[in-house]
Amino acid sequence: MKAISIGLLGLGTVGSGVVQIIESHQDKLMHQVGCSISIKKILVKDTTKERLVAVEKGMLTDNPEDILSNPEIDVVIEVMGGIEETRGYLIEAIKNKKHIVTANKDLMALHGPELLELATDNQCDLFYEASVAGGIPILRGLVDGLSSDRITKMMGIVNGTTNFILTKMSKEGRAYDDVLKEAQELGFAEADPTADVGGLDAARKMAILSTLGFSMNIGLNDVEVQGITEISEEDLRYSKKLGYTMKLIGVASRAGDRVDVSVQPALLPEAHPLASVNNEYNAVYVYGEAVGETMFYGPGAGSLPTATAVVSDMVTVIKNMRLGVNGRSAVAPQYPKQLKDATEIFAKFFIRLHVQDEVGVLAKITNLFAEHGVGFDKILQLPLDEKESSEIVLVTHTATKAAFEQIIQKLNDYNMVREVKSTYRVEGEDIK
Ligand SMILES: NC(=O)C1=CN([C@@H]2O[C@H](COP(=O)(O)OP(=O)(O)OC[C@H]3O[C@@H](n4cnc5c(N)ncnc54)[C@H](OP(=O)(O)O)[C@@H]3O)[C@@H](O)[C@H]2O)C=CC1
Ligand SMILES: N[C@@H](CC=O)C(=O)O
Ligand code: NA
Repeated sequence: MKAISIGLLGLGTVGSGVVQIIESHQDKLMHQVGCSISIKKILVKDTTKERLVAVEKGMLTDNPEDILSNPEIDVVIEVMGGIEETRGYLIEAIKNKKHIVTANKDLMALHGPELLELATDNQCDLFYEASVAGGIPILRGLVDGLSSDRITKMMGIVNGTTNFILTKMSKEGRAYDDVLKEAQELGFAEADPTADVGGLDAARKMAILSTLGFSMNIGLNDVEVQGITEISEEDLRYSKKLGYTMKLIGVASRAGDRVDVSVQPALLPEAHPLASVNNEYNAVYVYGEAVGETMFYGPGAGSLPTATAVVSDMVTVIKNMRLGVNGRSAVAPQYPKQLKDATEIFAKFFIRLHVQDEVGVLAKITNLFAEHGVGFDKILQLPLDEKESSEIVLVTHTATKAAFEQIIQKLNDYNMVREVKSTYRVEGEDIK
C-alpha cells in the first residue's frame, strides 16, 4: 500500500504526543499497517511559538485548507479542541473523503451522531477513543469486547483533573486552587478548566459512554451534572470518618428499557475498586448481564497516554483502508431513548445539616425520613462551636431520588434546621 499521509490539527499536549509516538514507534506501526506513515502538515494558531517536540518549520501552518482540502492527506487527526469551528473543519475534511481521528469529547458529545452519519455516507472512518478516559481503550471495550452483552451499569472516574484535585486534597490536605494549578501545568486540565471542575467534561464523556453502552442516543442535556467546586474540607473529613472516599463519579444505569445518566461527587466505600483510583488516573466499571463485573483502568489524561489512543485509532483506519472497509464500523443506536424519572432512580444518600440543639430535633428528623419510607445506615450528631447548634451527618439506606428530594425540601422548611450544608450520593455499596 502507498505511504499514508496525516494532517494534524493541533500541536499542544496531545498533538505533541501524537508526533512523538508516530516517530518513535514507526517500525511497529509499519509492521502493523504494511506501509510508512508520515505527518505532512500541522495546523496551529501560532506558527512562531516554541514547540514541545521538534518539527520541520515548513510543516506548521495556520491555514486549515492546507490540510482539509489537501489531496495528499488521507487521515486528519483532530487534537485542537473547540466545537463549532472544529465541527466545520471535520465536515469539510469528511466531504473531501478524509478519515478522521479525534480526541474531542466536547464535539463528539454534541455533534457525534451527525459527524458519524456523514462519515458513513462518505465511506470514511471516524474514531474517537481518546475522547473518553484518555489512554484506556474503553470505547473499543464496549463496542468490540462487550458487544455480545447487555450492559446495565457503568460507573466511571472519567475526569483526570478532578480526580487529581480530590486525591491531593484528601490525601495530602492540599488547597483546591493550588492543586488545580498543578493539574493545568501537567496538561491534564482543559485550556479553560471550568468544564473539568464543573463536571461538564465528565458529563460529555458519560454521554458518549452511555450512547455506546446502552445503544441509545444520549445527549449532553440528558446527563444531570454537578461538579466538585462546592466540596468542603468538612465533607472530605466526614466521608473519611464514615469509611468512604469522595470521587467525581459518572453513573449510567439501565433498568428494563429505561436509563439514567449523571455526574456528581459521590462517596464510595473505601474497599470499592474505584476508591483506589487516584491522581489523574481514570477507571470505568462496567456491569454486563452475562459478563458480570469488569473494570477498565489507566491514565485518563496527559500527552503520551492520550496520544496512544489517538495513534491506535489511526492504525485501525489504515488497516481498514487496506481491507477497503472504511466507514462500515459505526453502528447506529438500536433503541429509542427512554429516561428514568426520579421515582425510578435509586441510591443511598449522605446528608450533612446544621440544626438547633434542642430536645426532639433528632426524633423529628427521623420521623420525616420514616414518613417517606427511608431508613438510616449511619448517623452522627456532634455539637458545633456556634451557640445552641449541632451538626447531624447521616447516610440513608437505599431510597428513590424522588423521596430524597422531598425530604431535603421539607428539611429546608423546618425552623429547627439552620442549613442543609451538603448532600451526596453514596455509590458502589450494591452492584448493578
Ligand atoms: N490534555 C489531555 O490530557 C487530553 C485532551 N483531550 C482533548 O484533546 C484535544 C486537545 O487537547 P490538548 O492537546 O490538551 O490542547 P492544547 O491546548 O494543549 O493544544 C491545542 C492545540 O491546537 C491548536 N489550536 C487550538 N485552536 C486552534 C485553532 N482555532 N486554529 C488552529 N489551531 C488551533 C493550538 O495551537 P497553538 O499551539 O499555536 O496555540 C495547540 O497547538 C482537546 O479536544 C481535549 O479535550 C482528550 C483527552 C486528554
Ligand atoms: N481535561 C480532561 C482531559 C482528558 O479528557 C481530564 O482532566 O480528564
Ligand atoms: Na479512551
